Amino acid sequence: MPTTKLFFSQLRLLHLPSPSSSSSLTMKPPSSLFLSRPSRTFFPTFPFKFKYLALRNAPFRALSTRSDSTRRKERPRLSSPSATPKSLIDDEAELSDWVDEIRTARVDSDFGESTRNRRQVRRDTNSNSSFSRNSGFSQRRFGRELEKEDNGGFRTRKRRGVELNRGSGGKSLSRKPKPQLMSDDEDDEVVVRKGFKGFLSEEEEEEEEESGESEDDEIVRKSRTALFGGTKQQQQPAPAAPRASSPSGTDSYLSDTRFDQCSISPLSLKGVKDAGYEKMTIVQAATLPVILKGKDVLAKARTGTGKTVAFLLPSIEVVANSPPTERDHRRPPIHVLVICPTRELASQAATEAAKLLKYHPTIGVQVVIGGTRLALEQKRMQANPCQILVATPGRLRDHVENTAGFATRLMGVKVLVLDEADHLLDMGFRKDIEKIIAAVPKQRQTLMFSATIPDEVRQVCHIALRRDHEFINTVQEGTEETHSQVRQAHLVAPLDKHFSLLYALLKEHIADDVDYKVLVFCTTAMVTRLVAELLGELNLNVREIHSRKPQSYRTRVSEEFRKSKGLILVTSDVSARGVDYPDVTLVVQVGLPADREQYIHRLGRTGRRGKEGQGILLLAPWEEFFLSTVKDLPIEKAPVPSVDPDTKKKVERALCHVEMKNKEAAYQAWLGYYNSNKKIGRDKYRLVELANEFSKCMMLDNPPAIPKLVLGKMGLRNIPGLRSK
Ligand SMILES: Nc1ncnc2c1ncn2[C@@H]1O[C@H](COP(=O)(O)OP(=O)(O)OP(=O)(O)O)[C@@H](O)[C@H]1O
Repeated sequence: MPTTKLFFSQLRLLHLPSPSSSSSLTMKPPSSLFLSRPSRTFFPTFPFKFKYLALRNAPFRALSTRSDSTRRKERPRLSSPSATPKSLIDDEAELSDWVDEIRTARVDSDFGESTRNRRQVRRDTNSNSSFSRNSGFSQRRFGRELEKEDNGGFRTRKRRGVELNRGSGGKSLSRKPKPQLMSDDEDDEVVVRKGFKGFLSEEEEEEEEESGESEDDEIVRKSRTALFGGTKQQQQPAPAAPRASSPSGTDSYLSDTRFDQCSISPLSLKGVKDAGYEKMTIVQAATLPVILKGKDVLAKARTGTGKTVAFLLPSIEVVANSPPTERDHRRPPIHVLVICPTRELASQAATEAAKLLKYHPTIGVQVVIGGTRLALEQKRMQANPCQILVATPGRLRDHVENTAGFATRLMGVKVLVLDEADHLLDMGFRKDIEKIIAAVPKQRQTLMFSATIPDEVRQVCHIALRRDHEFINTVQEGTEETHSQVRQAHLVAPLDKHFSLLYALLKEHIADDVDYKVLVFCTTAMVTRLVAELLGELNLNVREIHSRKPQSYRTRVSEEFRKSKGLILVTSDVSARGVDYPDVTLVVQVGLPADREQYIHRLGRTGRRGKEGQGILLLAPWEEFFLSTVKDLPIEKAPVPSVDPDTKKKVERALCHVEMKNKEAAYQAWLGYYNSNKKIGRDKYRLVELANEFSKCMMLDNPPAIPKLVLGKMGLRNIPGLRSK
């Protein structure tokens, strides 16, 4: 039996939905929206249960009903081209190379400084912006100072049950907030501000973005500590939640309530209908009535369950119901401001809004994101003013500082939405969010949504939310934060087997599912590039996406993957949160996820809208400690299959063809990433041993040399085993 068959045949990846426990749901629908019993939307026992049971006893080929020719595909197949509306940023995306050119053209070693200078120039041209009057931050430098402090280890968070609490307020944390490993997930604008930019060349700066975590973590922790020192948060009894459609009560994403049963405008209803939505999802049904009442809401719901519509629809209603005001045509007010952590997510939210606005001819939505020309966005906003703006934090700040009249427009904000709220309130984004909050009126409604809301975030949400906000948690107490129809497995294997195992797993999956659509998450952008190149060398149909790619490329690849089947997307954490790729069949996470939340969000790219999916976490033995942070999740331990010698040889040959500069960059990024992990990075000698093991895995005889400056900033000078240049 081939190795990979052995692996899967031994896998007991069965996770059945929990028995129904709807009686324990404690959230109460605010109206009569959830009276009838929901219908089932997926099978309580999954077809793959039988498949994998069968695989244990039968050779794979015997089970396959497809011919070899149908299994192998060279090109992705497009699903219905009309299914995905045109991205709102297509036109700008083509110009984003401009940003990249500026970056790559610079050969001096002061990238960070010149970035700041560039910004400063723009600021200076607009030094009297009303934003500086509002918040006073436009003249300030956003770079962070480097500080040294021990942060402790990874965070572990306990699960939260169903809650709907009124009231907030600060609360001193009983435990120390812990840092995250910083990989490649944020808006590039944020990435640029991390760490030791002023010292590095462009190439080095890329690596620093991935490796300069510890300093940032410390700064973040400090800011957290300052923010957490508040008063105790009030917990109040929780009303009941809407019932899930499935008898299992845990995973169905649809409620029984139709959109036409609630009080939204006929024009919005038409848009909803055209989008193909009839029933509200659980989170939509739970939050819509509360938001329509004008309350602030902090909402938690599993990945892929329609949170975007949940905040967009009531926000559109706010605009639709706003009395026509005396409009300043030069500076029309922005009524709804949606903040998303990544460009892909912002574009996606704007696209969703455009769908819902189809029959609202007088309401417009626009998106402003990094990686595109500011001037072009300025022109577009001037030519076509909108009431709903979706933005990434860094670019929003740029507009506030540099776009005439923009700050005044923000003073019209009635609804502020923080999508992926926990991420936006975490580390890299916190300061920006505070400044954005200072730039919008105090009298507003604020909505915060995420699939994960750690306790730390609950404690600091008062920086955005009113004290009487409602916390709506649709994840039922005692159930997992992940979907039960997504089978999860972890595989702990020596590092030198990882590339071969990854290849074998992918081959297995491709052979098994003719409609395969796979996301492979890697720890950093440069490791992503390496893995993508390797898998390409192995003739797999692969694309890559990470923050070091120009925005035009990112947009193109993202759209392609959205529409395709028969494709593998190797990605950094830019795809970890929110991105809605339909029908992803498998998510592989290679190496340590940044934290528990990131594991959940990455996994959440599959199993969306109640669909089935698989997730595999591939760890080295010394990364196994991560499992303790997710031990409440149904992640099965998979036996390590032996890789057959032919596969091993093939992978080694392919590795020899991977470009040396990509290996060098991956090595440095790898070292930086694990150095920022307090558990692994604590013992520098061991860390270097591991990094050099990784170097060997890439078929390098000697570990690549690293610039002295970078080593210094990583605190790795004079550690035996490292080569410097
Ligand atoms: N009422 C509905 N009925 C059917 N499908 C819906 C409904 N609302 C949203 N969807 C679809 O569900 C999918 C997932 O929605 P969305 O991306 O908003 O999920 P999410 O909860 O924000 O996920 P994540 O936590 O990963 O960000 C989208 O394809 C969206 O079009």
